[in-house]
Amino acid sequence: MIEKRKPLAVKEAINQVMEYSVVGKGEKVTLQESYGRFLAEDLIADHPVPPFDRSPYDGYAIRSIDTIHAQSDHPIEFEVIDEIGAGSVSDYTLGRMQAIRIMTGAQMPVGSDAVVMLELTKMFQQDNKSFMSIKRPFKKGDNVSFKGEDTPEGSVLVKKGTYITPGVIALLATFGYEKVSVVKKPKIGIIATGSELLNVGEPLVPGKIRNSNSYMIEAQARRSGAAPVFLGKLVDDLEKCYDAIASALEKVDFLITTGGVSVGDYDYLPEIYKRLGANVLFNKVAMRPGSVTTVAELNGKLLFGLSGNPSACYVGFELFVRPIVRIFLNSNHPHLQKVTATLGEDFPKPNPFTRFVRGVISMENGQVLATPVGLDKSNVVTSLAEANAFIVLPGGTRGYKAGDTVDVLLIEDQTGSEQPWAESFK
Ligand SMILES: Nc1nc2c(c(=O)[nH]1)N[C@H]1C(S)=C(S)[C@@H](COP(=O)(O)OP(=O)(O)OC[C@H]3O[C@@H](n4cnc5c(N)ncnc54)[C@H](O)[C@@H]3O)O[C@H]1N2
Ligand code: MOO
Ligand SMILES: [Mg+2]
Repeated sequence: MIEKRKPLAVKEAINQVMEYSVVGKGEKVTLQESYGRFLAEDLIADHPVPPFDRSPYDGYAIRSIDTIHAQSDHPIEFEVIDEIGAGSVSDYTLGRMQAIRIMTGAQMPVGSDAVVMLELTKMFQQDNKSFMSIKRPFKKGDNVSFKGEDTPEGSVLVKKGTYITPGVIALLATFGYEKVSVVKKPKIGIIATGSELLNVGEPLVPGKIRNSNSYMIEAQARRSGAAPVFLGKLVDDLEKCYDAIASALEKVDFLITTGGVSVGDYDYLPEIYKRLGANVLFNKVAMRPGSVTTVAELNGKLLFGLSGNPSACYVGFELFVRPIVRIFLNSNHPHLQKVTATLGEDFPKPNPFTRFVRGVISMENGQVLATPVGLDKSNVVTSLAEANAFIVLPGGTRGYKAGDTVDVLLIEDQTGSEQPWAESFK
């Protein structure tokens, strides 16, 4: 008699997996290597930005008090005593009715408190001296870019766990980080099971197909921030699979297998978990595709038994493995980001389980439109190429109509969400 499996709600299944999440350690990489990694510590401003009062314009640094009586019919004249470009500091202290010609980015001279743009001045020479005149008054602080106005010293600029974007790189450079403390990528072992599997370079022969899952999962692992380790494809042989999985567990932080988790004669994963003495968290989830997704734990290490069916395998990774990777990387937004969208076409097939339909999102007349792509079947591989989102259609007895408001999970997004998708959100 085949065992009857009890399906778990998606949210409940995710929560159970999250119980076993662990946080990784840090390592130093060069600034250039840090792009796309996750910060291992808060980035604190150890100096103010800008680090000194500076001119935001090409013009003249002046004392505002000297300009009080300037008017269009009564220009005020200043003697120009020095000239500084960005990177230079004037040795002079500005005195009464004196100005220093200053370029954008240069430090404000001692005694000055305002800048007049070049366009508002008139220059002239007299007795071998330089002068300029202005026709309106200026206030203290006019056209000054103040020390610390971008960010004050001591502020937390970026929190640990942040995905390092080009913008974060700019900050790291600003604060002198030649080396950046990032979280070590978790090592994810990947094993593909199935006697039908050919290598990518092999020609097709009757009854066989090429292994696509392990390559797909390797890429998904990279996208999530992990370091995949492909540990081979195995024929459906209990002993061989057991040995491979047992030894793989020693080498990695998490282990993913694809295939062999259902109830077929050659689906050996359930027996392997038993032999390993692993604690199976669940072996059925109320979702489509991926209802056979199984997650087990051995001494705190997670074993993800993803379905052999490509679409199910793909969805299983994003819902269950990605958040575990992101927590390892210190992120507090480990789950897929959710947006609300309008369903682009009818989806008439009702299902008791929640569907994660592969789809594309686009903008139409200012609205986010989510349209399913390809065949919505667990064993389909082609729809995955186009998909940039999962359209979530909660289980029930009715289908969905174009124009319905639906939740959509963004699979190419790096921002993420604090919470996993859950029915109760609606
Ligand atoms: N009697 C039942 N049969 C099935 C059930 C069930 O509940 N009762 N569940 C079905 C569902 S749902 C799914 S999903 C699949 C899951 O199967 P397995 O995870 O055991 O995977 P396999 O049997 O090994 O393979 C399934 C399918 O996927 C292809 N495959 C496997 N590995 C790869 C790979 N690396 N690259 C590309 N394609 C792969 C394989 O050839 C099969 O076609 O079970 C249903 N059956
Ligand atoms: O695990 Mo299956 O993917 O529901 O078709
Ligand atoms: Mg099977």
